[in-house]
Parts: sequence; structure tokens; C-alpha cells
Amino acid sequence: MTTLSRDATRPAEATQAIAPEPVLAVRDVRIHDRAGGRELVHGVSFELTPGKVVGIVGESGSGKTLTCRAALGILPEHFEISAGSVIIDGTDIATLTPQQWTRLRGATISAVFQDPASYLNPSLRVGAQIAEVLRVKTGLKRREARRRALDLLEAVRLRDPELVYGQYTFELSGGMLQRVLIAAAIAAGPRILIADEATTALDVTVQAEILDLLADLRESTGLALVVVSHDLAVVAQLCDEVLVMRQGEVVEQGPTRAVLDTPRHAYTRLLVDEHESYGLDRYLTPKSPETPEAPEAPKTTKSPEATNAARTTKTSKAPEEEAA
Ligand SMILES: Nc1ncnc2c1ncn2[C@@H]1O[C@H](COP(=O)(O)OP(=O)(O)OP(=O)(O)O)[C@@H](O)[C@H]1O
Repeated sequence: MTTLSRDATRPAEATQAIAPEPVLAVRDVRIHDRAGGRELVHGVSFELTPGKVVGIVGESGSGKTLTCRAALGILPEHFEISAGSVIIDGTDIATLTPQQWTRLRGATISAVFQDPASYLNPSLRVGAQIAEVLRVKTGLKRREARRRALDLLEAVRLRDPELVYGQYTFELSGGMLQRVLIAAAIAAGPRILIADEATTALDVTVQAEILDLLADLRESTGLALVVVSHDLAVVAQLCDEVLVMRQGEVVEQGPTRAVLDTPRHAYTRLLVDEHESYGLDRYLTPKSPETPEAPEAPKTTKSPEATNAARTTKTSKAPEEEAA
């Protein structure tokens, strides 16, 4: 596992002065299933500073979602963080009361998952649901919340925000719903957004647009992202650092380019080989020496196997629901 080395010759204060504080620090987290009497995640560590994107990839059941849920404080019943710590904006989540969690979710840490329709109320207009998040989380009055919700619909690049505001979930496509959910997730200005397979169910073009949107939000607001995906191309496009998980273990971790260009673990090599036939190489190797950091404009590619494996049923509540 790669850790950042610190120059021992420099005074600690100088090092701290240039290193931004992490907004999320996951330190050697282990997750235990009390009902099953077994450990499912065997030590995950990473740090997110503002504007940084960390990707988690790995096969189905490897512990990606449990890791995210641990960071969001929404592990399923009977599951617990049995060792390690999660620090959000300087606070160890083990010390949080339910009221403090309610304040934190949405306002500091937020999430979007696959299957956006299941996180929105089908009997309410989508705009009103975003406005409600704003009223609850930021205390805006009705009229101002509506105005801000319209701004958010525009920010997630939905055309005709006024029209979309008044629509119901059944009237919107999967890509539009995912944008609505992203708008709701960023409504209260969180510093961290967890996107767990958020683009997996979308077709390739829409997926690319949503990834662009997340990259823009990161750029414009300094949003820090955790991106969970089966798709290495998604990770290659968006992430600074990647963790490769298998059976609850992080088998490889490091800067995305280094891990995907020269994978050291056999499992990472297997993932890269599987994806190469779908065009992953386009994201990894610059085409010309003049553009070393700018590979060709990415079009996301998705392996059918990866997509199918990702279609798991999630039954836990969305953090927004919990927070409401
Ligand atoms: N609610 C639950 N009850 C019992 N076991 C669970 C539950 N949620 C997850 N697990 C188990 O924990 C392990 C890790 O699951 P997790 O959902 O984190 O995997 P994942 O990598 O996110 O997979 P996927 O990509 O398919 O969503 C798996 O063995 C899974 O069966």
C-alpha cells in the first residue's frame, strides 16, 4: 500500500503549512458483521483533501459500498467499524451523536448512489424535493429555496430548469434523475461527495456527461470526491488516487496513472487487461509528447461484465433520507 512519504529534513510546521487538511480521513478501517460473525473489510485507508478524487474499484462484494457506508455512518444493522477511524472535517465519527450526524450529512458529506429513482419520492415534484433539502439543511425560506433549487438544476446542466422543477420522477430519464439527485446531494454545499456506482446504470454518453459534471464541480467548488466504480475507465478519467479492493482487502493503492499504467498486483493487472479490450489504454497513455497530461477527450467505456456485476440491490436508506 502506498503512503505519502514526508521529507524528514523539513520542520513539521513547514510541512503542515503546505499540506491541506484532509476533509475525510479513513484510517485502517475494518468492518465486522456481528450477525455473520466475520470481518468483511480488512483495513482501508485513504485521505481526501479539497478537490481531490479517490476511486475505489474491485469486484462485486469486495467491500466498496460498505467502506462508503461506514464513512457516511449508514452501515447496515449488525455491521460495525471494529477497528480504525473515520475523521470528517477533523471530527472522529465515533464521537458523533445522531443529531450531529444529521447536521453533518448533506452539509459536509453527501452521497449519490446507483438507481436514483429509488432515492426520490415519486409523488413529489423533483424541484420541491431539492427545495426541501435546502429548507431543512440551510434554513432558506420557501421562495429563496425554490430559486436556489432552480440554480442547482441549471448547475447540473439540466435544460429548462423551470420545467424540470415541476416534473415527477416518472417523467425524467435515468440521466436526468441522476442529475437531480446530484443537485439534491450538493444543495447544502457539502465538502465531500461519495458517488457509489452513480453512473453505472447510465448509457455511455450520459455517463460521460455526468462524469464531466462531477469534474466541473470539483474544479469550481473544491468538492472532494470518492468515486466507486467497477469501471476502470471511470476511475482513469476522474480519480487522482485509486484503491483496488478484493475480498475486503485493499490489494493495491496509489496515484491512478501509476496503478493503471504499471499495476503491481496480479488482480489489478487482470482488471486492466479485462478493460483494455474496451479502450482503457486511451485514458492511460498520452498520444503525443506535447500533451503529456492531456489524453484524448475521454469517452467512457463500460465492460458488460462490470455493468452486470454492478446491478446489485441496495436496500439501505439514502443519507439524505436519514438526514431528513
Ligand atoms: N446488508 C448486508 N447483509 C449482509 N451482508 C452484506 C450486506 N451488505 C454487504 N454485505 C456483504 O459484505 C460484503 C461487501 O459488500 P459490499 O456491498 O461492500 O461490496 P461491493 O464491493 O460494494 O459490491 P458491489 O459492487 O456488488 O456493490 C459482501 O460479502 C456482501 O455480501
